[in-house]
Amino acid sequence: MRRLLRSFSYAFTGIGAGIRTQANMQIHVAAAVLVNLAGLLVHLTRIEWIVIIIMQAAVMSAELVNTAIEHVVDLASPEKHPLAKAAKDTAAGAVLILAIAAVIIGLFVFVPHLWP
Ligand SMILES: Nc1ncnc2c1ncn2[C@@H]1O[C@H](COP(=O)(O)OP(=O)(O)OP(=O)(O)O)[C@@H](O)[C@H]1O
Repeated sequence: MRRLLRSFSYAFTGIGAGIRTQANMQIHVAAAVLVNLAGLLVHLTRIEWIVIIIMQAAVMSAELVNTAIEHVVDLASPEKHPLAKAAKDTAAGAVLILAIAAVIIGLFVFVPHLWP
């Protein structure tokens, strides 16, 4: 049980560090707060909340994995290397794909509430 709590605490430390140090993560968190407030205002349905929460979690999780990859690349290759660039750019691309999908899904969910 204590080991489980300790691993939760490490995970929360990672989330906190991601929010404190990564500007993109701060943008994702701010966007999530605004979207959730808007969701309360327009009374999203249960299924709409499920979709919105999945997308928020996916984007923020991808951002944290991207940050982890950046850290590992900086550790393994502090000097410039084409593979280090490829790893960082590929990880950033994964976040971008999810962020674009989140915006499109957000439009599908919110537009009918705003202009029925
Ligand atoms: N070791 C490296 N070798 C070659 N290119 C690199 C290397 N490190 C970073 N780059 C290139 O520079 C870009 C910016 O790198 P940086 O480490 O600042 O990451 P970032 O994507 O800007 O993330 P953050 O600003 O959150 O740290 C990378 O996306 C990559 O294209």
